Amino acid sequence: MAEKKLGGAGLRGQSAGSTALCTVGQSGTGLTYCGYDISELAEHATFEEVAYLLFNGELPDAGELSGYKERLKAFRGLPEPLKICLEQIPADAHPMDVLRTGTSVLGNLETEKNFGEQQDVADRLLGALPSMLLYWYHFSHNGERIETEVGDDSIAGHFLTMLHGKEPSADHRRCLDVSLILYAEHEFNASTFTARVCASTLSDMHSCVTGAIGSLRGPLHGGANEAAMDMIEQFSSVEEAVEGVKGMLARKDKIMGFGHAIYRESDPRNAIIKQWSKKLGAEVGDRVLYPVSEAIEQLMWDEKKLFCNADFFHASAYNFMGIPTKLFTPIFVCSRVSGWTAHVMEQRANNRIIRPSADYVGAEPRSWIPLEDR
Ligand SMILES: CC(=O)SCCNC(=O)CCNC(=O)[C@H](O)C(C)(C)COP(=O)(O)OP(=O)(O)OC[C@H]1O[C@@H](n2cnc3c(N)ncnc32)[C@H](O)[C@@H]1OP(=O)(O)O
Ligand SMILES: O=C([O-])CC(=O)C(=O)O
Repeated sequence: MAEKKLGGAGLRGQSAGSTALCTVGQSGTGLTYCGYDISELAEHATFEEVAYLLFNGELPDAGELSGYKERLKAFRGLPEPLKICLEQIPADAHPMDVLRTGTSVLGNLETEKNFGEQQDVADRLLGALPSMLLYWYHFSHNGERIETEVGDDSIAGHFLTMLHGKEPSADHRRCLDVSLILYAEHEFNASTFTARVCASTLSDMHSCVTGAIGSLRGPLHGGANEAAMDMIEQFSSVEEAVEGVKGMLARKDKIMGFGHAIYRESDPRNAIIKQWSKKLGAEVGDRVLYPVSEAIEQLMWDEKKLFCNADFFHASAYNFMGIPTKLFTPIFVCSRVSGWTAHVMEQRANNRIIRPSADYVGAEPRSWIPLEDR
């Protein structure tokens, strides 16, 4: 019997195709969308502008942007049969599973009949995913059937208005808008690659996005923002956090929200969301979450030379906006659906079925053994 060495090196360092959408870590730390640096986008753009950029390769002018925002706004309503399905899902379901199911149901009700409809499907998902999530959330938790066609013309404002039942503060709206920009796109990460593999079979857009949601759900990928929150909130002081994380490292536990498959020195999204976390923490008079998070960041660097990825300071920033931890990774979906669908369109535009090979490490060729002789 050959020695079994299953699994693999995670395709690290191998190019699996080309993209015009994004560069990650090309000079060690950088991140660009269609040539624009993430720090400039996070400072000046809105999420809708970034989504438009990903779909069109160019920033919109003022007229194009207001037209695009109106278009997305028109996609916030949910069809009755989808609401009925969402009402069947219990409160203790994971909201990522709700979005996976909701996307799939929408694929039955509003099937993509041909690839000429792909932009409509992408925009419909951008408009409807926050509605699905919060319709289910309020119905399952309070029995309330919320109105989903509410809020200003931004996805960030729409989300926070549905969540809290009132217009958000300017800072909260902008922080979530920046967060959606940071999460929008990241080259051939696991969930986007899932979407592209599915697209390469010429499958429909809803199937590609449903698969991508399943892939993002895991704690080694998008699920890390809520896993980081679960860890951080165990500690009530910096001293407790330092002791606790040292213990976790001694037990060789993974510390969620740290490390990255591509970046080697830092994740450029971290400094941006960290600043927002600090600002929102100060506004609510926080004396624990932010200092504890910063202490863990320092400790991880001192002990392991591991840096925070995009997810770590998202945890405290979202918490300061009153967002329940279970909704953290679903917000990532509401943003990354822009990158996923842009990648599906790019894959379709120059497609060849994605089908790598495996190194066989199983048994040598052998003869069939009849059942009675085994
Ligand atoms: C938006 C996003 O998806 S960002 C990623 C979110 N995921 C997380 O935060 C989960 C925690 N992090 C991890 O599990 C990993 O860092 C990943 C999955 C992101 C990247 O995995 P890899 O590419 O395999 O990491 P890498 O090769 O850099 O690991 C190097 C070493 O550091 C260790 N390491 C990496 N991250 C961590 C961590 N967060 N905590 C503890 N040790 C870690 C690895 O175990 C490995 O140790 P080894 O050589 O003894 O096996
Ligand atoms: O690129 C990756 O592997 C994970 C990541 O940071 C992302 O998808 O945003």
